[in-house]
Amino acid sequence: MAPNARVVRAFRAMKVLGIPEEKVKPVLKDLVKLYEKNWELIEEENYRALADAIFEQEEIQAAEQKKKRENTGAAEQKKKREDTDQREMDEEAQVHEEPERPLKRLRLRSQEGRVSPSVGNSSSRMGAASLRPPKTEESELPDTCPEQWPQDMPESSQLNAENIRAGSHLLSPQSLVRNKGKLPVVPKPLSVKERFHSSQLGAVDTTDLLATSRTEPVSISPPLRLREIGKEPLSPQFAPRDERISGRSPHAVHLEEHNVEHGIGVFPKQVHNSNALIKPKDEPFSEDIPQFEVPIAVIYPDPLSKETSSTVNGLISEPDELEPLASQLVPVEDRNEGNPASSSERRLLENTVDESSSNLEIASAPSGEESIDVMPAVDLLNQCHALDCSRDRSKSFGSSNGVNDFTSAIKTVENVSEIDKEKEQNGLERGSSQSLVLVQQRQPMIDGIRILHDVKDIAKGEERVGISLANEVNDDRLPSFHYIPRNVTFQNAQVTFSLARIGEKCCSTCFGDCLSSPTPCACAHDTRCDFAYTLEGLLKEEFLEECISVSRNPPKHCLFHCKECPVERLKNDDIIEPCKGHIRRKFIKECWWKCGCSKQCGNRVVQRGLNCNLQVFMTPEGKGWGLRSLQDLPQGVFVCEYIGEILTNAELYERISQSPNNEERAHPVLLDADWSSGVLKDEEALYLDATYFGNVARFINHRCFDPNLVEIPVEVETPDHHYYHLAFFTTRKVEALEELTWDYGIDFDDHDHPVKAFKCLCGSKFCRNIKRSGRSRSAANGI
Ligand SMILES: C[S@@+](CC[C@H](N)C(=O)[O-])C[C@H]1O[C@@H](n2cnc3c(N)ncnc32)[C@H](O)[C@@H]1O
Repeated sequence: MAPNARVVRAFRAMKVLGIPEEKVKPVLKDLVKLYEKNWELIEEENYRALADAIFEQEEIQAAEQKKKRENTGAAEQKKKREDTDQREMDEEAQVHEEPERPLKRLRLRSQEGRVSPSVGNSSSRMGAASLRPPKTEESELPDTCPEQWPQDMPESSQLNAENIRAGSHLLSPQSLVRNKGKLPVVPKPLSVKERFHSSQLGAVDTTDLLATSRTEPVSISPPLRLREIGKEPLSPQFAPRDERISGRSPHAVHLEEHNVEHGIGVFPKQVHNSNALIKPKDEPFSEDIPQFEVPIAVIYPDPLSKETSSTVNGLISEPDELEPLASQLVPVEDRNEGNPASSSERRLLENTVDESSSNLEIASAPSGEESIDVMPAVDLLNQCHALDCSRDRSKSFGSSNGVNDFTSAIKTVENVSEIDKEKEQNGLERGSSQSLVLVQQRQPMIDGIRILHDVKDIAKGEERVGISLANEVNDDRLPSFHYIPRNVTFQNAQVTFSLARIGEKCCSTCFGDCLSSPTPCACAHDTRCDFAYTLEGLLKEEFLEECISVSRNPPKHCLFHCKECPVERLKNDDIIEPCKGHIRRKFIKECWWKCGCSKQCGNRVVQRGLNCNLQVFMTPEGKGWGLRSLQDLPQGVFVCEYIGEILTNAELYERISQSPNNEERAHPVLLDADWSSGVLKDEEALYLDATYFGNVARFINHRCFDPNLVEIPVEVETPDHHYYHLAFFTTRKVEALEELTWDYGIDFDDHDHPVKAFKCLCGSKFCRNIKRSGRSRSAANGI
């Protein structure tokens, strides 16, 4: 009988670590049994569970031998015992002298955040909660070195560097189970949501430390947490808002009472071991190791420009249905005898309020709602300015080494009244000029996880620049969602990056900064052998115009029609409707780790992440939250990427069909920019959904005509065009405080579409949601 390929791969992976087959075999057998043949769990993270189990087995055996020796020792001479001790000490010393041993390295890593499964032994040890290293550590990390990559790892077994980088973002099922309590291990692949929940539950970042230092830890019973995770449905669902607010478990009430009693609102997570924040000295699995399983923007921001996380992280996980508190900016009433302050009367109260009070403190009260901490009443722009004070502005826009630096092209808002005047003169809409205070409000939750958003930075330090929040219109709160800076697969999406596949198109011969090279590298092939970016890091005008034109007027360009459209395939089981067509878009291919160029290469823009001063604000027209820039932006600048969960077509449909009708959704984006490569399997027809996990782009509203942003597909890791990054660039110069918008490409007349269209309030002259004669609609489409 031919050997099982998975077994062979496991042997091979262990061989790389120097573990012979004989040792692997019995442990693997046990593990397969223990995991009920769930190979994914065994293969996860380069067979980490297996390696850990082997190592543990070794330890158990060694301990048993030692015990035997000790038992016989009673009958032996004292001298003999001394000899044994000496020998043991020597052995131990020898082990410590071998920091390079692969197994030891794995072991250290597992000690940091996980404990191996106990194979053939019920005494599994508890590990420290997986911890996120403090941001300061992160900023000290060296650049990625392609030479250090594992070259021959099987796809399914590659190490997930993001796990390691974040220290906790994606916990393995083993670690989750182990970290949450001494419960029987019931291996079950974690959904993205579970993983994130678990990471939030188990993660301890600087915020946690702050929280623990000022509050009494509330221990949350592990079984409860595990039970919740176990019963979580495949597709995350929201309860309707009202239900979410009123539906509270007795446990929640208990916890809340506990906190009220203790005067706290911050729920420290697991009892954690602060030692775990210290990285083992010889820890080789640093942030530099590429991650392959989760499609993230892989080049982290320049260490120099990386910010430390905000004083109080706005995201707090809570396993119970406690009513959370959200921090938001709401209009100050009665500050001016009941009247909102006019722009001329705007008062800047920074001087009158102690600076320290701007640190968000969270508390709860029996009423569940309480004004906690008053932030200096600030003008929005001043708030932005204050936000920026601690940051080096010169590092915003462009890389820290000066490459792509177009700071000079941007007029940063410094003077509020100047901007106000300007806007008034231009007749441009601007937010009301009320003074603002920061209060705590009730906030809905996602499946028992409460999420607080820090008004000073809703990205909770995950981006290079903070993203503030302002509401000058009403007292609505920000929807509950997890801020993530990079895409993450929900479950079945096929987005694994194998080095072999990437190798074909990557340019290993390029060097330094590809943009300054006389001959464009292979990455420029997608853009007709000319890079899409200028030396200043902006999009070249010609390329930008083409992209705008494709977006605005698809019929003029080639629409691609699938033979069997995955989107239509799901709509109806019996008859598959013909494909409605997909816009074949222009792609940008950025250089990446596998290229020969440097991290500072100018053909790496989107992967460096967000760099503009953005603010989420409440739109006055009734569109809900929106996004605006707090500074003038030039044409062709990268603003942000659309980040969310990567779902297959089927997963999205299932999610939508199971979600309540009144649920507020972020607009899901279909990654169909190049479906011309043949019939797509469902795992290749992908969507980005930012409803539960997303970044700032989830707040960008739709505009039917002449939006100031255009979405452009950007390939970073894979060349296959099934999965790509969706990046927003400015279509023209954007003024500070102007709302950022893009055209969702909605067909307002498609009533079969699973995502129901909203009533458009874009206000554009050519709004597609307004019934008009065929002639004027053609005019709107530019036909
Ligand atoms: C991606 S979200 C944008 C952020 C959203 N406004 C919010 O408050 O979270 C998409 C949703 O925003 C609203 N929206 C976006 N553009 C709109 C427009 N032009 N008119 C009315 N509502 C709009 C719709 O409810 C839509 O489903």
